[in-house]
Amino acid sequence: MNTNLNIFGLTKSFGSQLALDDVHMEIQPGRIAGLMGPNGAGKTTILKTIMQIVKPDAGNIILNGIPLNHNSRQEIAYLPDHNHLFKWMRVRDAIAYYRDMFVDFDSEKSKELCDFLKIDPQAHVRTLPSGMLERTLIMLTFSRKAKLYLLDEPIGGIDPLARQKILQTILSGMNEDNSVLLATHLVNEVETILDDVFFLDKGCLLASDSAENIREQRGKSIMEYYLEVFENV
Ligand SMILES: Nc1ncnc2c1ncn2[C@@H]1O[C@H](COP(=O)(O)OP(=O)(O)OP(=O)(O)O)[C@@H](O)[C@H]1O
Repeated sequence: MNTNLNIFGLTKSFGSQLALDDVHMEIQPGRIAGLMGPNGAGKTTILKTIMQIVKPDAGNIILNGIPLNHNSRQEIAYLPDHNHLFKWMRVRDAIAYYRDMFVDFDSEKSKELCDFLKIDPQAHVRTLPSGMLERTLIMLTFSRKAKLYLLDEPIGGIDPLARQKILQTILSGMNEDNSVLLATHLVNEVETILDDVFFLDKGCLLASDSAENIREQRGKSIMEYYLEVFENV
């Protein structure tokens, strides 16, 4: 079977701090994978390495069968864990900025998502409450027809309604060719949408499995399996 993303032996240190230690991962098309672990586990470093923001010390990343190169970013929609939009922007300016930046940006989709997520394009980015800002960032991300979506804590610190809307947006953006890697430590909140999980701690991959296996073979919820794995660390 084709894979969207293959990661082999990814290793990264920041000075004496080992952030990633020989991490191997594989994500198939059409799947939503959760990258989970406590603060400092290395989740953001993996996403930044895939985005080529961080240069690994060792390892390879293959996207749709091709090693990462300077064109790869055009196939990846990245939602960082902080607001990267300029404060002076209105939402409509952010939409225009994304349309100019990314050839895969679909303006019709952005309109649909603004309606679905109840986003006002006239609103000023600097005045958006956190739930509305997160909705706006997810709207921009999923208005792109990317092959891979990298989401860093897309539901951190927001209300249940916004969270639900964001999870629905992620699900509705899926097709048989793309995949999602979602980094979070909010295991309970995302478990219903996940197809696969990767558990990371102190830069090491502790366990990985499909949600189906965890439920049917192990007889556990993802949260129960997470607690079992991390209790033994
Ligand atoms: N630019 C950097 N300089 C120095 N150390 C860094 C840098 N980026 C990450 N680290 C360190 O690498 C380790 C992994 O950090 P990372 O941000 O990837 O973890 P995380 O799982 O995303 O954590 P969180 O859930 O808190 O965002 C941590 O020990 C962190 O302090």
